[in-house]
Amino acid sequence: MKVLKDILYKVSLTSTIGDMEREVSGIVFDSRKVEAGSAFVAVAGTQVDGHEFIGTALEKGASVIICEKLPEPIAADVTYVQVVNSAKALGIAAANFFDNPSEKIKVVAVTGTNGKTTTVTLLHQLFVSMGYGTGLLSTVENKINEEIIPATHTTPDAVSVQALLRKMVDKGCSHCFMEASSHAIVQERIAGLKLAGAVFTNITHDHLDYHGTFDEYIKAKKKLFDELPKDAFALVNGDDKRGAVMLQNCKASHQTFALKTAADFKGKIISNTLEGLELEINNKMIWFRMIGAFNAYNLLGVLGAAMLLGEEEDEVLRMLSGIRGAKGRFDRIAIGGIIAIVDYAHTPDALDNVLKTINGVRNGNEQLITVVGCGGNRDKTKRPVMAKIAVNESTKAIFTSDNPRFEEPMDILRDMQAGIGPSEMRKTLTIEDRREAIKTAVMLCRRGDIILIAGKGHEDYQEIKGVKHHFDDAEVVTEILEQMTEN
Ligand SMILES: CC(=O)N[C@H]1[C@@H](OP(=O)(O)OP(=O)(O)OC[C@H]2O[C@@H](n3ccc(=O)[nH]c3=O)[C@H](O)[C@@H]2O)O[C@H](CO)[C@@H](O)[C@@H]1O[C@H](C)C(=O)N[C@@H](C)C(=O)N[C@H](CCC(=O)O)C(=O)O
Ligand SMILES: Nc1ncnc2c1ncn2[C@@H]1O[C@H](COP(=O)(O)OP(=O)(O)OP(=O)(O)O)[C@@H](O)[C@H]1O
Ligand SMILES: N[C@H](CCC[C@H](N)C(=O)O)C(=O)O
Ligand SMILES: [Mg+2]
Repeated sequence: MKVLKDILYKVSLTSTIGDMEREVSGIVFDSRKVEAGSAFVAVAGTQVDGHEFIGTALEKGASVIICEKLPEPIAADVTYVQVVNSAKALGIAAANFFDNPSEKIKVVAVTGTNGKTTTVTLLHQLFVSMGYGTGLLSTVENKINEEIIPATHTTPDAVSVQALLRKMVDKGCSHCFMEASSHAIVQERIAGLKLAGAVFTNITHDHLDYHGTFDEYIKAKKKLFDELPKDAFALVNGDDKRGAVMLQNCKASHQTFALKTAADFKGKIISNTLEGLELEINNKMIWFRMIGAFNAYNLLGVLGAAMLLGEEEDEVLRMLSGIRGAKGRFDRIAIGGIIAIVDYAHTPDALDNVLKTINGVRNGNEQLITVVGCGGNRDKTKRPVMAKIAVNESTKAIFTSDNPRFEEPMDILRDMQAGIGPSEMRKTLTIEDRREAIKTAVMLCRRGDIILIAGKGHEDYQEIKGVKHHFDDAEVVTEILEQMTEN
């Protein structure tokens, strides 16, 4: 239980009605989860406005309503707190409710279109192996040291973020590495968080369905850097032209990592093969198990963040060279002379990078067959672009379903096909059923060929009309390859 006025510390209030000294049993932003004594925060969303559920929240026993617009009539024996921004108030109040855990643990947030999960996972593994109690908030999973707490979002909601950080502090963690998605930044899921640093990986085409324009998407990422405190670090990819944009008007210490331009943390690729990467960093040659130039960037971001947190370069490089990447990121499955690569590339840039990485290391005689789809109820403009990239960079591209969600799979596939000219159509196949598409790719293979299965990486489900059916690309391709090799 917490006293209401204490949990509102630093929240911008417009007006209050009722007892501010009353005790609150919890902070809730979903009326369906209200319990007796809860403070219900009404947040306007993309589907509905939480203000519509104030009545339901009261029926379920809420004793405090935090909102932007006061309802009429006002109920007796309820405290109403009118705030400037409910979403922000939710984050700050949740932080206060859980005794501001981010003041007791060094939290580093990573943002960017691609590479967030990889970066935070590497940082988590690195700090655990260096002996620190370390937390992780990521797309794949949340973790407190090695304990796994399933993730539902890339960045959890504001209350869960604070509750998870509280658990990390209570379990002795000194560091937490978290992804900050652009949705989370705009929706204030990280309001109230004191960051030790932020990392910007890159920005390319994605999520225009949500942000509307690329400029708005850039602004969303920049907000993370605009709000950093003076004593934090702001580490950005200096080779991405938006890196400098992130640093404009940023109070935190400005830091860069790069392969091409001068930077605080600079690296050079010496060799790049399907086995790993050799990088030159500060006149030292280091071997890493990660593959592709894009991972060189991720590794430099990790090195920079670790050093800015006070770690020694040599120790960090020694530890990093032994670490594998995150699940579903360039996972290699080699059976019967065929190499299947399962990768979470679900944006044009990621797909292009992964395919170019594979093309950079194959000798040209082998075929590269790409199985790819695009998610339903997500940015439609990336569909033709991803299809075109798959065709340009592969011997054959098989278009299939990703997570169709509430869209008709064939509509999504038609959007993809629209990106392909008539003369390139012969390089493509469209097979709606993902298992069949993977099976066809395997059947088209000869020894030495490579199959890229893109888009779903670690996901172990396929979401169709609100139902998640078990589906795991790695499991499916392994099963099919094993069957084929037996026959
Ligand atoms: C588009 C989006 O980001 N939506 C998120 C948002 O929901 P919303 O704004 O649509 O909420 P809404 O349904 O309109 O409801 C508005 C308010 O009314 C409340 N409500 C609603 C119904 C009710 O009966 N009672 C009630 O109180 C809701 O709790 C909410 O507070 O806020 C919710 C609570 O935090 C999130 O769960 C939800 O994520 C949805 C499920 C989602 O799919 N989000 C994806 C797009 C997302 O966030 N992805 C990013 C990663 C993207 C990337 O970089 O790849 C992520 O961080 O995971
Ligand atoms: N630094 C990078 N630059 C470009 N592409 C990358 C980079 N790192 C990883 N990728 C590609 O993007 C895919 C997704 O990587 P990762 O999961 O690390 O990104 P993310 O930013 O967490 O994505 P999400 O927004 O979905 O959480 C990888 O499977 C790989 O294909
Ligand atoms: N965090 C991303 C994941 C996309 C993964 C892809 N498999 C899809 O379903 O589109 C999103 O919600 O847009
Ligand atoms: Mg991620």
